[in-house]
Amino acid sequence: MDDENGRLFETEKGKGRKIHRVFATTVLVSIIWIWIYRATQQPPLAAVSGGRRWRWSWMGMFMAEVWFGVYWMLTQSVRWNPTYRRTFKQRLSLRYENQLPWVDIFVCTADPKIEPPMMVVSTVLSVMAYDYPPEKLAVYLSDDGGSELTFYALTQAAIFSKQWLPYCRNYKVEPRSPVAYFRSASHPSNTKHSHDYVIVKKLFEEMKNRIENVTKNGRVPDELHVEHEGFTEWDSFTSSRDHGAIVQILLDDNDDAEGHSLPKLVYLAREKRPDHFHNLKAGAMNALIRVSSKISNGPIILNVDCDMYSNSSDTVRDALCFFMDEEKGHDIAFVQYPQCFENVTKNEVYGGSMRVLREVDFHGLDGSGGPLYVGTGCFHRRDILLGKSFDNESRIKWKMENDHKETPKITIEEIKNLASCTFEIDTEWGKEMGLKYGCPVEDVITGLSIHCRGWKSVFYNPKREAFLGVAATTLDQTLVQHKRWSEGDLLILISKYSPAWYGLGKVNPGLIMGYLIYCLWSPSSVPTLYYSIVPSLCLLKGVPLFPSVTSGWFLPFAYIIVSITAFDCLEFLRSGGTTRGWWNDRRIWLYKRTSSYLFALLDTILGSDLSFVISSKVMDSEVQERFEKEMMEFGGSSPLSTTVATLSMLNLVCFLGFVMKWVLMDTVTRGVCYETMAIHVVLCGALVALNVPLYLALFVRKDKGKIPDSVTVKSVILALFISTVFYFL
Ligand SMILES: O=c1ccn([C@@H]2O[C@H](COP(=O)(O)OP(=O)(O)O[C@H]3O[C@H](CO)[C@@H](O)[C@H](O)[C@H]3O)[C@@H](O)[C@H]2O)c(=O)[nH]1
Ligand SMILES: [Mn+2]
Repeated sequence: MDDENGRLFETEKGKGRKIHRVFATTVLVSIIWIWIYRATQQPPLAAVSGGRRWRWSWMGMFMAEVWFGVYWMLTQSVRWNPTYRRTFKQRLSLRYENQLPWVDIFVCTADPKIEPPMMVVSTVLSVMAYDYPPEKLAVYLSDDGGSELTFYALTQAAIFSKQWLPYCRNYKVEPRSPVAYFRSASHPSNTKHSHDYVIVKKLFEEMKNRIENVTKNGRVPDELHVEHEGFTEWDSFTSSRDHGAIVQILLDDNDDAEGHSLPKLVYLAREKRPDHFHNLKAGAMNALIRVSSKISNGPIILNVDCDMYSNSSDTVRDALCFFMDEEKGHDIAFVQYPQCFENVTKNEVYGGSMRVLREVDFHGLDGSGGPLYVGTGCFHRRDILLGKSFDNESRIKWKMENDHKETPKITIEEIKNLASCTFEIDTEWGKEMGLKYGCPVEDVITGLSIHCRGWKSVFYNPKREAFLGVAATTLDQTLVQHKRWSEGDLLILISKYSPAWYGLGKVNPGLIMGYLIYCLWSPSSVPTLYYSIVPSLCLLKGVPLFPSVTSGWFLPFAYIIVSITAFDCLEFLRSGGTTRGWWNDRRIWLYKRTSSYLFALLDTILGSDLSFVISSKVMDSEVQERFEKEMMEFGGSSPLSTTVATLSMLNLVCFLGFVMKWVLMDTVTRGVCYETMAIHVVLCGALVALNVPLYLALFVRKDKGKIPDSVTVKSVILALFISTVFYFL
């Protein structure tokens, strides 16, 4: 099978595409049928008292359904042509083992409190230990926190790597993040291995204790400063927002305990000054690109978030199979791996695994030009990240011998200048060069601009997860993260790089539709809110907005409700989830749409400042316990969770109000009510059922993760107020 001359990677089309297309056509017919219903069957003004208001509600439903219909069509773009990739590392090795390119790896961290230094350096160690010639690897840690705690941890990791890398190499251990490895590894049975295991484990524990002690105390004691000259950099340090650039090369031409080379290891804290905006992670990445160009200048760059440790030592070689394929590699700008998380529980209360995105959307995007760049687990070609455009005449020929341009040695002071606040003034950095500024999803907008310059990207989703990170562990964190993402994606839509116009003619229409799915997340909050409020209120009032069960118009509604629900559930199960997980995912879907996306929309309209709330990667033990029990964590009160609570209360009030009325009805009225209000009952009933855990958190739970009483009071009063006003209006 493995013939030596074969391709370095293979591409396969997904199965079942035809069946899906037939199904999609039936849904499309139903959507149009519903639109016709809304357009032609408007209630006559005189039908009920307040007919005019009814008209308005009706028009609102129509607009919402047009939105949902169009949005659904966009989501078909990522289901039309799913694509799967396979690599042949053996062939890569046979053909290019001696010409493998240099690879620079960037790890970004920003805050030692919510991104513990021990976690950060474990990620660093995991990427240092790739199965790849170490003399061709260089690992850079960018510390936007400018923290000596993180620096201390890195000095310790540099020492430990001398034992850790040979251990990984000799016993082919996985994963190569020592924290993850020692958490799950069982004691080896082989005597030699067992002996080494004990030694390395002891060294690891000692390092961990040292780092965690220092972290706990919040400072590096003076007597430890003598251990590394780099600590003097902190002598002139004022605060994490006000300090000069710090560059420390911790490992350069060093050997490990067995005399093999070690990767280069560099600590970078770019200069920060209060009167210069630092452009968040994009700014950090651009500083990394420049600094690394003077130290190792690898033509391939991998970047990971500090929590995303490498879970598979093959990853670099897999990625190179795409770049180095002789026939199809020349137009691939980046290879994106999926974001996977090690801390999602079985039924993922916060929808944290985003499995449908990973198993469906991204394979679909790959079929129409390539996945989005999502900021972590992504291999880039340096030249392209810098702004190079694709044209057929200047096809990049990957002659590896010439690729690594040794840069003349320059001094550390000169390198620091590259990481200064002022370096980028009057340059194209952040605009046409490097990662783009001005957007909280610097990754997506940068990837889009690369696609617009004519390049393709590849999504590679191997069986063994390549990277594992930390997913949000409270509802608020989830909602805040999605607010940042949806706001960023909306900003892209209205930016110069909008896929809607800038992308037209430059990228595949399917890919434009794909980008639009995410760019329209935030505006989709409005129709979703409408649909989850107005029909419920009308149920309470007894005003039908849907066709009655006996009418032919009922059919498309029934078909869509049943088939889309079933399809959605099936897709989730096929992506490896559980039914319970799907149900939870639907809840989070609702919460995101009605809070995060709404607030993102409002922020965009009101033009709020660019912000990046860094996700916490630590939790206290009580929160951890509830997380493992899959209990939703509310804790604090925020506008986001108050909105969610109010909406859930509103639906409960409407539903209970309807049930009370129903109980008091005579049989004839009940019959009519059943015919005309059936869809309302299903919709409102489903919303109430979805919200059960929230009601428990409002009224029943006693633990600290419950919804605070202040939020309960607020949401109940608001819900009663809204429904009463509507009822008597
Ligand atoms: O000013 C900053 C802010 C963040 N970061 C780093 O950026 C990474 C991502 O931040 P995190 O808080 O974990 O955000 P997530 O929402 O999990 O990140 C996703 O979304 C971001 C865009 O919103 C991308 O940048 C990330 O790569 C992607 O994983 C972390 O390593 C941070 O240390 C910086 O280096 N500097
Ligand atoms: Mn993260």
